[in-house]
Amino acid sequence: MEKFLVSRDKNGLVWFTINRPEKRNAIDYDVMDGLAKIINYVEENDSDKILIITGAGNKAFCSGGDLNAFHSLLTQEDAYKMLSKMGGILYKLLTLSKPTVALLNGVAIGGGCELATACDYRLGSTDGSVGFVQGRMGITTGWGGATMLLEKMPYENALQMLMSAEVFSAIDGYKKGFIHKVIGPDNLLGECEQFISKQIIHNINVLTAYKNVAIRKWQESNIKARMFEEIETCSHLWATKEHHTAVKEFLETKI
Ligand SMILES: CC[C@@H](C(=O)O)C(=O)SCCNC(=O)CCNC(=O)[C@H](O)C(C)(C)COP(=O)(O)OP(=O)(O)OC[C@H]1O[C@@H](n2cnc3c(N)ncnc32)[C@H](O)[C@@H]1OP(=O)(O)O
Repeated sequence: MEKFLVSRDKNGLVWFTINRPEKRNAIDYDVMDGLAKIINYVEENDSDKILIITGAGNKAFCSGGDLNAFHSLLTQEDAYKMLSKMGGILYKLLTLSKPTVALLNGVAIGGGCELATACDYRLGSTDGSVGFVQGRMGITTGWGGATMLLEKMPYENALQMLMSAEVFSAIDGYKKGFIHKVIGPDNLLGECEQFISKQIIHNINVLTAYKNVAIRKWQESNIKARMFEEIETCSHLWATKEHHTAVKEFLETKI
C-alpha cells in the first residue's frame, strides 16, 4: 500500500493524503519525502493553486512522528538529523507561495499538529481532536511547530496548548483559534472544497501576492533560524531518559 496519495483536479486543487490509517497516519521518512516532493511540485507548477493535506480514514489526520521508526534514534545528533529534515520540510510548507489547507479528518497529535500549523488554514472534523502532546513525552515540538504556532495564534492560547500538552476537542481547538472551521464528518471533502471556493479566490497572482506578504514578514523575523533553534532544543531533550522511557511505554502498551 502506498504510504501517501496525491491527486489533482482541474481547478488547481492538489490533495496530499497520508495513507497509513493503521498507524494513525504517522510520519516516517517515506511520508516526509513524499511531502517534500509535492511541496516543491506545487511551488513550481503554475496550474497548481492550493495544496490540501489530509489523512486517510476517519480516525486520524496524523499521529506525529512514527514512534516505531524513530525510537532507535537515541542520541542528540541522530534525533537532530530526523527533526531538522522534517523541520526543513515544514518551513518549505509554511513559505509555499500558494495557500495550504490542513483538513483534519480525525485526531491531530504531536507532530500532526505541527504539520497542521504549517498550513494556512485548518479545517477540523467535529469528531476530531488536537493536541501538542510532546510535553508528555519529555520533549518539545521538534519540527518547528511552536515557533509557527506562536506566529499564528493568540499568545495565551498557543502557550496553553503547548504547555498543557492537553488534547482538545475540535470545537475547543476552534474556540482557541487553532481551527478555522469545524465541519461535520459526513462530507468532509465536499465541505472543504466549499470552504475553499468561498474563502479563497482562484486567481493565482492574487493568492501568491498575499502569501508573499506573510512570507516576507516571517523571513524578516528570521523564522527559519528560530525554527531550527527550537529543533536543536528538542534534539537535546530527545536524548534524555525521560523521553526514551515515555516512547518505550507507548510502544510496549501496544504490544
Ligand atoms: C517525532 C516527532 C515529534 C514532534 O516533533 O512533534 C512527535 O510527533 S512526538 C508525538 C508522537 N505521537 C504520539 O505520541 C501519538 C501516539 N499515538 C496516540 O496517542 C494514539 O495512537 C492516537 C493517535 C491518539 C490514536 O489512538 P487510537 O485511535 O486509540 O489508536 P491506537 O493508539 O490503538 O493506535 C493504532 C495503531 O497506530 C499505531 N500508532 C499510533 N500513533 C503512532 C505513532 N505516532 N507512531 C507509530 N505508530 C503509531 C499504534 O501503535 C497502533 O498500532 P498497532 O498496535 O500495531 O495496531
